[in-house]
Amino acid sequence: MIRAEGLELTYKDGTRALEEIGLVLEPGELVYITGPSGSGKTSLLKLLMGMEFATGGSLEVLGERMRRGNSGRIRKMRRQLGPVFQEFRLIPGSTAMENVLLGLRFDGTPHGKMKEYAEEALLRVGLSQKLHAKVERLSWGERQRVAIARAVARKPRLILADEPTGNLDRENALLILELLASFRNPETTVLITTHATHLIEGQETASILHLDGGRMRLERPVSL
Ligand SMILES: Nc1ncnc2c1ncn2[C@@H]1O[C@H](COP(=O)(O)OP(=O)(O)OP(=O)(O)O)[C@@H](O)[C@H]1O
Repeated sequence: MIRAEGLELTYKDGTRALEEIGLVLEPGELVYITGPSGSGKTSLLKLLMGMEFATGGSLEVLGERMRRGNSGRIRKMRRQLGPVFQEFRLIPGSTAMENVLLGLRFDGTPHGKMKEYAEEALLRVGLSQKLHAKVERLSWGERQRVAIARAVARKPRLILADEPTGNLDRENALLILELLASFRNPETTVLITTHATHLIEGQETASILHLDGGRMRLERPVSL
């Protein structure tokens, strides 16, 4: 599902964000990437999503080599990704339903299925009462749920969530992590970055990877 070897990312201004990252993730894993601010968590997700390209080493995501020359195939592969961005990236002035539908429009979902998929996803995240509410009328936790619904509506094989609990209190943060983890299944891997290590302590069946200064170490191995 994900294979990285000697992965490096140095930004154009010379910042070394990631160094010597080695990573193998299989279908069905639940993985947390922890680490302090600036340790490279978002940078790693950007590489996995094809929003940046590595400056060293190799990376394969869902069978595709993540390098510049492969952008056509990467674009197709991205339809199987469910990204949840740190800042949500919802469309202001639009409803929860419209936001999820928009996410489906560009990823090859058959037109006749779009509404069904969007409703199903919004129900799954507990927003059945808010389908037609404009996003700016929603609480932060609800907005996060819309962002998750948009990511999962296409039934992705890899869910990538960047700091999904950032704006939430402890109780809501735990609910959001539980919700994201619930999408893990034998075909679907869920990868979540968080600096809130105290929230994931009780997770028995997850892998925890720790980034520090762009380098990675395994905190706890997988026990599926
Ligand atoms: N576009 C960019 N250009 C140059 N440097 C960048 C860029 N994006 C991130 N960085 C730098 O790369 C390093 C890793 O940043 P990154 O955003 O990946 O960390 P993070 O662990 O996600 O942090 P946070 O928890 O604060 O979101 C930091 O030193 C950051 O300043």
